[in-house]
Amino acid sequence: MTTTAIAVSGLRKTFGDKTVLDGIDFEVPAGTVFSLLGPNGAGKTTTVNVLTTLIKADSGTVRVAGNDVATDAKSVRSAIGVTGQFAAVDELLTGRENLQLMVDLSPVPAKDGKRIVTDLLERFDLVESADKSAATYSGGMRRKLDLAMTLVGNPRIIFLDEPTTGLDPRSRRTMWTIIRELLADGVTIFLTTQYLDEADELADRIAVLNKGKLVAEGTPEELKRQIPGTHVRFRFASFDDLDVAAGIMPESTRDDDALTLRVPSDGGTKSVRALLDRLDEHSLDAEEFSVHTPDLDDVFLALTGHDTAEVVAK
Ligand SMILES: Nc1ncnc2c1ncn2[C@@H]1O[C@H](COP(=O)(O)OP(=O)(O)OP(=O)(O)O)[C@@H](O)[C@H]1O
Repeated sequence: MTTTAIAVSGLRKTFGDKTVLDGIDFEVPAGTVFSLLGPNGAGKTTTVNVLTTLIKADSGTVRVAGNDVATDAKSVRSAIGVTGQFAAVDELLTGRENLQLMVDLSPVPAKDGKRIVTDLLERFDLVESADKSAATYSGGMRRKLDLAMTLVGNPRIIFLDEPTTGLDPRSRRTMWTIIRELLADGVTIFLTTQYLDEADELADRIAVLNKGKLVAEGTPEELKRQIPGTHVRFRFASFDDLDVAAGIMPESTRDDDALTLRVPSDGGTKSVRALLDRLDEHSLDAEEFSVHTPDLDDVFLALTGHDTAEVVAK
């Protein structure tokens, strides 16, 4: 049976006269990863703050783990874990002490505390540095410790606000592995990120926030299908060659300045060969050709590079 971990309906939030969230709706099924994408200042952190009871919405309803954030914030808080952009790690304490502090603050029975701390240090590969002060940790280690601290109370829903911003590629991958392990344990993950590849890699569903509205929502594949598809791009040596090529490929779009031609195609070897044969029949040679598959970057640009109203109207 699928249950809903997070249900948001008509969520609005303004700061002064600035409307940050202008009526957004979405649902997150339990045990899935939902990623909220959006440019800087789009309102991602504001959404996380409302969902995690840190700030109150102006209107709309938000239920997390079946509880209303406005009327039952306490139950919501006991069901969730939050790892923010500004880590909760206390730099003056060691990794072990930071984790123990979380145990002391949580309703976890004291007798289980030591085991939980040891388990988390092992799981996050922090045993060797466990007794060093967190100030000496690298960015990646600090993020891992922050996430480990979040897991002390065994939350079923975890909010990760830009968990890998500023991390090197290797630490990002380690974080992704940890996130996948959490998912395998049945945890629901709400992830905000600026990295489209991260959302592509991890998310079951993605919502794109722009100017206070959700301008798209779907699986990564669904979002990619929304924008012009795969195509082959040819670059020619001269305007004349481009002109002839455009004539024999009427389905193409040309860029006279770049001397390129963009031809819709599934990008498979058969169809690319057929296109090259067509050029060959007219004794035309392309200087260069490449197959281009839309990725989430293209989706993001297409959706947020325009005014929201325009995108929605399409
Ligand atoms: N407490 C506040 N008071 C006034 N304005 C605020 C407050 N919090 C956020 N804002 C404004 O709301 C807008 C959305 O901010 P938010 O932090 O939610 O965006 P974001 O999508 O998380 O951006 P980023 O990717 O930069 O973290 C911004 O214009 C911000 O300046």
